[in-house]
Amino acid sequence: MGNLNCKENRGSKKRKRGACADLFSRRERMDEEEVTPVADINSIDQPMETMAFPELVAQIDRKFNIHPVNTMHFHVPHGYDDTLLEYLGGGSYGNVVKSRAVTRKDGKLVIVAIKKMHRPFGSVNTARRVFREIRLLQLMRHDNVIRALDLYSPDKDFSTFNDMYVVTEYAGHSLYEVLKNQRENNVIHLQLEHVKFILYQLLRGLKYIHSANVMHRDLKPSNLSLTSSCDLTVLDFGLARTVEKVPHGMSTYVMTRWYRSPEVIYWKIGSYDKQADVWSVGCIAAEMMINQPLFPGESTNSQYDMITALCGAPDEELLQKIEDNNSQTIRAVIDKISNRRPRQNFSQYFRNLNPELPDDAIDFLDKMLQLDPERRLTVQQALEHDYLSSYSDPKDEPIVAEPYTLEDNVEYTIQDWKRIIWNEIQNYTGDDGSPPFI
Ligand SMILES: Nc1ncnc2c1ncn2[C@@H]1O[C@H](COP(=O)(O)OP(=O)(O)OP(=O)(O)O)[C@@H](O)[C@H]1O
Repeated sequence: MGNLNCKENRGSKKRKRGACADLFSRRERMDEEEVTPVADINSIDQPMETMAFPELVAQIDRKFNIHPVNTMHFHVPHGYDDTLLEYLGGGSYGNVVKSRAVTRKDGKLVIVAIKKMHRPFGSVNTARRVFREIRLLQLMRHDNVIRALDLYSPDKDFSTFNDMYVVTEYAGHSLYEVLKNQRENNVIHLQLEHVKFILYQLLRGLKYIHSANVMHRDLKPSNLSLTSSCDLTVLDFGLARTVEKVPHGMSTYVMTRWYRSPEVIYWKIGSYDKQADVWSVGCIAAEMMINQPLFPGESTNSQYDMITALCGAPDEELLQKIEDNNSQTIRAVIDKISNRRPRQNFSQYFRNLNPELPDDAIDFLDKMLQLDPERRLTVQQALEHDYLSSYSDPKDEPIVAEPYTLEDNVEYTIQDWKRIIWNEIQNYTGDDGSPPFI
């Protein structure tokens, strides 16, 4: 691994950069890190203590520049540098551009991702999802978890309220892009040491998320971002409780099914929801280790077929739990379609695909990819596994002081949610890391 020392990086957003610097090409790194002085914040190179921002205004009094981006209009608040907007992508719930701003406390230049929510009040489910996202983005405070830097609407009163934006720190390239680039160009950006460091950070972030009583439920490579120094941020957390519709024409790759646990897709088992996230981490781990998706099912049936081909059919103990939590009929169906397949030898299977994999990595996969959520490693056990021992440090794996209660399962109407979200935006004042409201 040469002088690669991912451990140097662990644990702080002020981590040393460049320890894993060969993760992306020089051109890509420049894209992420090199910033030219900002046009409309013209004293950017002065220490910020000497810069006097105008007094901060209330949300309602903020002003915006409007920019055409693709076929949309993006409102960028005054106080941001909007000279170089770059479209990052769009999903089912929003479109995101990259921009720049300075923090109000120390004038540090930050690269930000501005997300314009797509039809935030199109349905009760979407409005609830938006509420969850903006609440969680304000609550979460962890190096490996994305957080809100700003929240705004250009609409001036509730009666015209329709558009809203969420700003987060730009967190780098998505793991999806990195893996796609590896496969398409036949290059390896992620060495096994990078993979280990990525998994450690993912589990470290997940430990925090789970401690807040939040389940991510949509962990997949496109929801994980990596900087060139290999710092990982979990994006889009806690959003997958609603049923997701995948728009027509979207690539099957981004469909979440590939990372979904068997108990989420096929059977429910008690209150082991958090374990579904562990399954997703297992799938992501395997994908990085073998440089191809582990269970790329094109339908629910083929997904199950792939899972049981590797992990075997549920044994008697699991079948009994399935029956207890569901019904005898479900048990019979599961038993029939699982075809009593044996679990494969993980060493043989994975070494065939990557002969370099060490024993502890394979044992890690074996324990993460257990069909029975109660026999799967918990996040804490995963962090303690030998495979991650070079990074694990329980004193530096923080959890929340108190679990969150979101009160998001109340039966509100769209109009109710709209009012709640409007108030949430009007009451949002930002913090030291936010750009100034001017
Ligand atoms: N803070 C960020 N830093 C870097 N990239 C980001 C950030 N936030 C979003 N992106 C990127 O912007 C694109 C679209 O964002 P996002 O996935 O949040 O939209 P979405 O509608 O919620 O997507 P999905 O349909 O997967 O839920 C993605 O490529 C994502 O990686």
